Parts: sequence; C-alpha cells; structure tokens
Amino acid sequence: MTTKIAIFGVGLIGGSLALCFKGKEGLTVVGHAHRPESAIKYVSRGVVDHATLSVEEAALDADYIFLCVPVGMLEGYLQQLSRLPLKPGCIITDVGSTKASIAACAVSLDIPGVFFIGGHPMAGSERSGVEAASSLLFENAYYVLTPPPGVPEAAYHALESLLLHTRAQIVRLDPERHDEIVGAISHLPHIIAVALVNQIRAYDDTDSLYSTLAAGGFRDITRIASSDPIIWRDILLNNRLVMLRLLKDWKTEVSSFVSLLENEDGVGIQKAFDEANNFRSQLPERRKGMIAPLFDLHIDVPDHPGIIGRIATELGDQGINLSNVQIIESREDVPGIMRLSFRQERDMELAKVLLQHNDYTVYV
Ligand SMILES: NC(=O)C1=CN([C@@H]2O[C@H](COP(=O)(O)OP(=O)(O)OC[C@H]3O[C@@H](n4cnc5c(N)ncnc54)[C@H](O)[C@@H]3O)[C@@H](O)[C@H]2O)C=CC1
Ligand SMILES: O=C(O)C(=O)Cc1ccc(O)cc1
Repeated sequence: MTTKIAIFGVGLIGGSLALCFKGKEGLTVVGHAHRPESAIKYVSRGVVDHATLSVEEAALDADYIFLCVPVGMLEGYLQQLSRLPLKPGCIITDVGSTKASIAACAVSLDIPGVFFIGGHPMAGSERSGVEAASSLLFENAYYVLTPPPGVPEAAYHALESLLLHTRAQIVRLDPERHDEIVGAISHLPHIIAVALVNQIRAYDDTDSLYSTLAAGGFRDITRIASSDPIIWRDILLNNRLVMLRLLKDWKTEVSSFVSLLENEDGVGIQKAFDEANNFRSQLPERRKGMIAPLFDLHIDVPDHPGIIGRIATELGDQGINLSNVQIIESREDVPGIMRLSFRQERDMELAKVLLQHNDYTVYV
C-alpha cells in the first residue's frame, strides 16, 4: 500500500514539493496537468511518478491533495474537489500565500470525511514554473499550517509528518494573523520593489543613463520586482484589506522622510537609520526567510571573453547550482571582478573550494 500524493499546479512550489516526496519509500506522487505537453514534461523531468489531465484520476484515491495553483484559483479547485467522492480521511492542503479566504471557503464547503488544513511554505523565489523547482527550496524555512478548529489532531500530525520531507520548520498559525504578518514582511516589500523599479523606469524613459548606472545594489534590492505578475495580482487582491492598511502606514513612513528633508533634520535622519539598523541587526540571520537571500562569491577575472561559460561549466559539471553571474567591471579589456550568486549556502561553499582548487582568487 503506497500513500498517494496528488499535486495540482506543478510549478515552482508544487514541483518543489513533488521533488521532496518523490522517491521516498511508500510515497507515490501524481501531478495534475492542464495541458498534455505539461504532463509529459513533469514526468520526463522526473518531478512526479505519474501525470494526468484528469482531476478525478489525480484526486479520487489520493491520501493527500496539495493545491499549488495561483491564489485566485484555489477556491475553484476546492469546490471541484468537494463534488468528488474523495477517499475517506483524505487531507487537502494548499500552498497559497494568503490563508484567510481559503480557510473560510473550506469551512463553508465542509467536505464530509475529508480534512482541509491550509498551508504556506514561506520560501520561494521570483522565478516560476516547474523548471525552477528544487527539492531544497524549503529546507530550513518556515512552513505555516492553519488548521481550522475541529480538525482532528491526528490529521494535523499526519500532514506535519509528511512535510518532514521538506526539511522545513512547521509553524501553526491563525489564518488572519498569518495574512497580517505576511502582508507586512512579504507582500508590502513586493509592492515597494515594483513601485521603485517603475519610478526609475519612468526617469529612464527620458534618460537611459538611469538603467546604465542601476547595476549591482539596485538590482539586488529590487529582485522581487521580477516576480510573476499573475501570482502577485492574485495575492495582492486576495489580501487587499490588509494591504490597504499597510500602505497607509507606508505613506506615513514616506511622509516622515519628506518632513525630515524639508526641515533639514540631520539628527532625525540619523535616528531613523539607527533605529532601522538596531532592529535589523536583531533579525534572525541564518534561517531561510520569506525573501530569500543569495549567497555571493567574488572572483578575479583576468580576461572576460569565454570566462563566464568556462566557470559555469566547471560548476555545472560538479552539480553546483549557480543562480546568477555578474561582471562588476564591465569593460572587456581590463581585469574585473565576477560575482557568482547561489541560492544555497552549500553550493556557495562547494564553489569556493572548487574555484580555489582551480587557482581562481576567491573572495567571500
Ligand atoms: N512564488 C513563490 O515564491 C511562492 C508562491 N506561493 C504560492 O504558491 C502558489 C503557486 O505559485 P508558484 O508555484 O510560484 O507559481 P507557478 O506559476 O510556478 O505555478 C503555478 C502552477 O499552477 C498552474 N496553473 C496556472 N494557471 C492554471 C490554470 N488556469 N489552470 C490550471 N493550472 C494552472 C501552472 O500550470 C503551474 O503549474 C501560489 O498560490 C502562490 O501564492 C507560496 C510560497 C512561495
Ligand atoms: O523571492 C523571494 O524571495 C520571495 O519573497 C518568494 C516568496 C513569494 C511568495 C511567498 O508567499 C513566499 C515567498
């Protein structure tokens, strides 16, 4: 008897979960696809054991169903599942970035013999699609579960045990509290990043020197502005009331900087930086947070032509996943510094050893 896990939405998050479960003893992973070519891709990439275009075939005898589609489609899927004769005791969960509305929907559907427990793996990236999926995505991240009152503890613990395969740390939370906090630490930064990039884009329309000089730091702090528009449209509309409150507070923060500058209040500016600095230095450092850090290495590059390909091949041959490459000195005829960014600290450490062994000068 194997435990069947059905995944609806085999993208970045659904695909990463599938990779965490696939190949584990006693587990079979079935992916639902809405296009034949996607079904072929999921299987040929080794992400799922089996893929099907049929909702029924994926769901009917599943022990666990993971809904990993954009937030705006979650309720539709849950309604569709509520009309099927699902396996008694089946646990349905989701991975949506908001939790209150799907929790309310599950309570109102009250599917007999089936348990809904909302979930949110609090790790991800600006990339999307199964191509970006990784079995390491959730390692050392928080994974929120929002069991509604009345769900048997045994069902909660069964899901919690299954999720051990993600190597994430489970946190139990009320859905409304989740949406408030995640709205502030993840959804608001995404809005700010997009607004900032669009402000600079408008200047760049009349003077392209803006984008020319916006290398390095600007790209880093606005990475999340490259996130998927559909995923984020759904998240922000779904968490609309929380976001409107947070944006009001954000306006207050911006206005206070306007006043500090109007009043030439150097002491006030210093105080704002001091306070931010103090709070930030107390944030936990090494755990993977919602907004994923990149781990960087810098190496001297004596001549540019061909070197990016050479280094990428050397790392790739050793199975080291490189996330980004940037030449910091952009003139082709002078020595420069190459920045290599990794999503996993372990990849960065392995790359350091390999590159040093191959006689590159490496700076961490
Ligand atoms: N992107 C991130 O970093 C994180 C996202 N989430 C949540 O995970 C969920 C999925 O997001 P991602 O994996 O990033 O997105 P994605 O775009 O990589 O994957 C979405 C999946 O849903 C499927 N899908 C899209 N439209 C569909 C349609 N009309 N009919 C059927 N299937 C459709 C796609 O084929 C794809 O497999 C969202 O609810 C998001 O809020 C949660 C944590 C992190
Ligand atoms: O790109 C990043 O670092 C993110 O912020 C990813 C992310 C996006 C949505 C979530 O609900 C959780 C994490």
